[in-house]
Amino acid sequence: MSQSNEAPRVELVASCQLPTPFGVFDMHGFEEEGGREHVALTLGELQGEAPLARVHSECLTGDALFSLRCDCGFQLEAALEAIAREGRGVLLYLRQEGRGIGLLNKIRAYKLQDGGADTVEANEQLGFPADMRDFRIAREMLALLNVPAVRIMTNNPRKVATLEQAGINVVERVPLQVGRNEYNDHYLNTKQSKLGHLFGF
Ligand SMILES: Nc1nc2c(ncn2[C@@H]2O[C@H](COP(=O)(O)OP(=O)(O)OP(=O)(O)O)[C@@H](O)[C@H]2O)c(=O)[nH]1
Repeated sequence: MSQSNEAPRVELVASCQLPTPFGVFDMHGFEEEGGREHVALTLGELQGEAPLARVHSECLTGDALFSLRCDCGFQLEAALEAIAREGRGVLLYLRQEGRGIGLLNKIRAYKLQDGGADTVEANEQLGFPADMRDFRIAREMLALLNVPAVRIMTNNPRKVATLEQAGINVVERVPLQVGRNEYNDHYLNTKQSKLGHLFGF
């Protein structure tokens, strides 16, 4: 996961309500210097005891198009359900598609995976590192939302370390193990063996 030297500048531009099947969230729109747009969904009181949080990287295929190649859409749904169950929490939806390589390169990577490469090899064959995401934007967004500490829903301990390096106070990692199926089994196994994810399912 990449971290360049300067923290990206981000502005909270507008907020509104977002009714969902899980509950009525507040949606906050952010603009990063350079024009990239991100959103956060929040529910309930976010100060005091650290709330549940999900720092979710964009996956158009999984989040919106029902792809079974990954676990992203299932995690997004489970994260919102968990936040709604607790009555408080925050979801940051970061526009770093394809672990930062972008949608079209992710489609190229999927084509290579159709030919036998795993998710890491495919990125490398395209000339990218396995994971190009930069999570410092998450710190800026949490600061603008006045969220001082979080319980992060993820199966990726390296992501926790990267968020902590970025200055986020992570008081707990909460596993988010959902959505294994016949199409993403190999992908999840590669995440476990090469990217350090922890799965108990
Ligand atoms: N390059 C690439 N990106 C992928 C692939 N499958 C999913 N993604 C992207 O991976 C990102 C999600 O990363 P994950 O590794 O699933 O999750 P994580 O954030 O590291 O860990 P969790 O918090 O446990 O989900 C999203 O940006 C997806 O678009 C793939 O095969 N190749």
